[in-house]
Amino acid sequence: MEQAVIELNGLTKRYGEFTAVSGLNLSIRAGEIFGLLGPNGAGKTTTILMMLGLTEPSAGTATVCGIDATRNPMQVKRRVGYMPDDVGFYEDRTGLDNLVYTARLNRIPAKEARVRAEQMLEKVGLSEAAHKKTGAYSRGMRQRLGLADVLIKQPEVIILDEPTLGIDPEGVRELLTLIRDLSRNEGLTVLLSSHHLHQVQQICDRVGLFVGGKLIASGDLDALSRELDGGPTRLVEADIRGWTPELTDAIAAIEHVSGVTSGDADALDNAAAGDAGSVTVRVAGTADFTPQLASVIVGSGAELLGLRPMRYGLDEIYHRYFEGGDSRDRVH
Ligand SMILES: Nc1ncnc2c1ncn2[C@@H]1O[C@H](COP(=O)(O)OP(=O)(O)OP(=O)(O)O)[C@@H](O)[C@H]1O
Repeated sequence: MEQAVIELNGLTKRYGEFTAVSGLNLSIRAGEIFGLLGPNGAGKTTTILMMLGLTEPSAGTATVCGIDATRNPMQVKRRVGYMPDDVGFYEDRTGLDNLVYTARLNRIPAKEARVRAEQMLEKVGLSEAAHKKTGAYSRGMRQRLGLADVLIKQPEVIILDEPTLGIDPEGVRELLTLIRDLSRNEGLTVLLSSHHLHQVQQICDRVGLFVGGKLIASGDLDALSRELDGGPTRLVEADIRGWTPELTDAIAAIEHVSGVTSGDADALDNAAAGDAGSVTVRVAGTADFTPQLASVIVGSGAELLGLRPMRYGLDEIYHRYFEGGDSRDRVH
């Protein structure tokens, strides 16, 4: 069993009558990139603030690197780098000066502070902008400097609140790649809050779906997919020439198959009318049914042109959990 670096037990935060975070249990392992995903107001920031000891829980505990964050916030602060969604810098000072200043605040001796600051700038790809005032940095550059700023004290854990907010797509890609490489190369544990599904999907080992102050599901993409209550866990697309409505019935009767759909009603109508074109059907089920599917299609006398396993994306999972079933049939 790998060691848990972040351990939340029954973590709860109430503001008067309102419960912002409710009975949160979560364990994040060393070296893991965990995405806290949820819509605005879900309680992500409140949870992060409790992990850092910056706000006191109403109930439960937040333990980070084995330290109780509420009782020993200063000790946690030494080992955890926190990047808020809007990092503040001294605008009239250079990127390098800002980093040296942070290093000095963290009691790093002057000479070493300068060396480390330069190393960090190199790491986040800002060496060329080292002597530029941060007031002239772009949003993407500021976020990269923010990352350098949390890394300079060599934390074991970094917590990033909406790190990609307001950055253009290329900047997002670069920043996410940087975060992933840092975690992989240096064994950093990363907790990342976001409501951008695709971004989280790109780099996180596991994701927690957070809504209304509750963690309603967590796991890797496959685990979340399996957790979809009553939902299919396997999805296969088949391209068929010579489809008939009877074939759909036969497919639906295969063991473990829970649904057969096609996005193209016209193609189905044409095929039913004897057209030689192909149709694509999407078959969902609760366990592997692919060999039987192939055999039923071929056995019906139709031609099987292609068979592709599909995967539920985080987008679909998110929509199913948060926004109801209207996107249930969408696949990547
Ligand atoms: N100091 C406070 N007093 C009262 N309510 C608060 C306070 N701080 C946060 N809340 C409420 O708690 C809920 C959770 O807020 P939080 O900022 O943690 O959400 P979030 O998931 O981080 O959202 P966002 O993505 O918008 O940052 C919100 O409804 C918010 O209004």
